[in-house]
Amino acid sequence: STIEIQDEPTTKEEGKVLDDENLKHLRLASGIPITFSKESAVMTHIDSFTQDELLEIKKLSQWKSKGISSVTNVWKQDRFDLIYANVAEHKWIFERFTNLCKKANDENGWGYEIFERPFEPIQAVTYLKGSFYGAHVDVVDRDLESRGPMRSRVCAVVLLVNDPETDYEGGRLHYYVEGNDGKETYAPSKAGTTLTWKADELFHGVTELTNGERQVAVYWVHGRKKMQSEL
Ligand SMILES: O=C(O)CCC(=O)C(=O)O
Ligand SMILES: [Fe+2]
Repeated sequence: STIEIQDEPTTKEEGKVLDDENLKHLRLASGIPITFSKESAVMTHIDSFTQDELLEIKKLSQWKSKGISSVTNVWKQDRFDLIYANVAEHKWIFERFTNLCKKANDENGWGYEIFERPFEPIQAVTYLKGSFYGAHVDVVDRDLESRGPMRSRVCAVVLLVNDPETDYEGGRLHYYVEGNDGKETYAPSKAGTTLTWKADELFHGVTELTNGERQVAVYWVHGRKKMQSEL
């Protein structure tokens, strides 16, 4: 099924209160019911970047003032996306992210052929107070159709850049795996943690940010599902 993204900006009011009722509504709004993945569909890498590296990433990104687009729809509100295009300058970050995906792919038997070269920029994203991201899967049919069967997003990468302990409240990344009584699982909330997951499978979201600003780097590694005969 295809997720219909509503590009028209909605008013702030529409997604403001993220209580249980509202959350249910948001899930339904995606048009597809939440499904639960195997736990191996996601891998957490704690302390994947040193403090110095995180500072470097923060410095490069100039997160705050340069938000070039506010992407607003029924699942996400007031995320200011800042897109990096300079692959050469930030090569080490791309490489690190790709390696984390390779590790997750190998250790969890995802069975993808991982492409090393970047196909997308890294997104430096700042969530402001009131922002959230309703449950979704990163790959939709439309992406698959436009890119063809030989390549698609296979591994999603999210790095927590600033410190959840001191810089913001709420804004918890969570996902849906089997064996948690049908509830969401919360990712560790620590700067320097990177999460990698199967981009075409794992439902995940971000709870409402109730205070401060949340900075993450988001990236997708592309690849190809191996044929049955190649496994
Ligand atoms: O902000 C996050 O932690 C997750 C972002 C995300 O899921 C996405 O950009 O698709
Ligand atoms: Fe996502």
